[in-house]
Amino acid sequence: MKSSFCCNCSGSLGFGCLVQPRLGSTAFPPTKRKEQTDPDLFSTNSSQALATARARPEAGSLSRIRRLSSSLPATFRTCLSGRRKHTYGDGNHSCSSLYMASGQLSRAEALACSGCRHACHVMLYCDTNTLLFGSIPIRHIVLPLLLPQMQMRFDGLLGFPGGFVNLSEESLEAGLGRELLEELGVAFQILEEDHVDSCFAPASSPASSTSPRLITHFYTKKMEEGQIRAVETAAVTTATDHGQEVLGMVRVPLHSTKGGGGLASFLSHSFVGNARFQLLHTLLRLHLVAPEELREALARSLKIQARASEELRAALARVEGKTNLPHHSPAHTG
Ligand SMILES: O=c1[nH]cnc2c1ncn2[C@H]1C[C@H](O)[C@@H](COP(=O)(O)OP(=O)(O)O)O1
Repeated sequence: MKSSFCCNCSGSLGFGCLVQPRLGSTAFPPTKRKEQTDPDLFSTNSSQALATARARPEAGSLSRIRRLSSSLPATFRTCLSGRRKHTYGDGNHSCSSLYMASGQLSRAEALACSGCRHACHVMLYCDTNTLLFGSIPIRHIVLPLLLPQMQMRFDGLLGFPGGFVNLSEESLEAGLGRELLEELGVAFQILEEDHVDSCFAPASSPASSTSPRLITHFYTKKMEEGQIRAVETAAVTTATDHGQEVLGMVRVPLHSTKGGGGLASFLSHSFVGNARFQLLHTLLRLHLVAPEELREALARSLKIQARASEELRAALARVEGKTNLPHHSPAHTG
């Protein structure tokens, strides 16, 4: 049976997606990044950013400062020496934690790692004043909504659009543009200034079990609401990867519902590699969600996951019970 999954407004996965009309392919020119960030604090030069963070702590979050303080140089030395046996990527040495991302590299350091594989992904987003459920005043939903985009991948995990880049043939940004055309059906020009960070992928990343090590480069691109809507349409019509590598685009719900849905439910799903941390970090960095809101959403998310674990255990027990039934044994079928 073919089923169509989508992410509903409470952030949970459910059935019943809209079918979008067919449109021609679209091309989006580069945009200058104008984000509410401190340019020094988010410099691609880690030591400069750390110095700024220490000198002006009010300019950035404590987590950012802690993150920058972690053991970057040792990690770089290990990588740049080209040794195959390494310790990063084990959870403590990859960008898999907001507070302990010692696997973070500057763009230049990442590019200097000739033995590494590289993958680039982007978060597209826009502001919107659209009300959830049209005109119905739902007081417990935080508005305005913002619409960051992610996608449901072929492996059932949530991730950002993008993919592997071959640096011997293309730049990071050209490779990302190529991947976006395949996955979204839209020609984008991603610029170096859209680059946010580069990290060693966690050991749990699909491509990390094999050498060489994977570095993931993350970008953000702010668009107009109409452009995002056009991307959503092209992604299910002109994109060659639709239904294959990409099962559908999803909007990230940034609101919270009274029952604890919205962002909390969304965050409790399964993400590829360090995509969840890329999302969390970006939501804070761009001030799309207040730190306190994010803390609450994460705490709720943990409760949702605990409930889901119980449900899965119960489902597994039921399925295991059923598979022992005689009519499932080949000897009794036919
Ligand atoms: O969204 C992501 N954030 C961080 N890392 C990611 C994300 N999506 C994938 N990955 C990692 C894990 C994958 O093995 C590699 C390559 O990405 P992918 O999109 O699967 O590459 P292709 O489309 O197959 O080129 O990056």
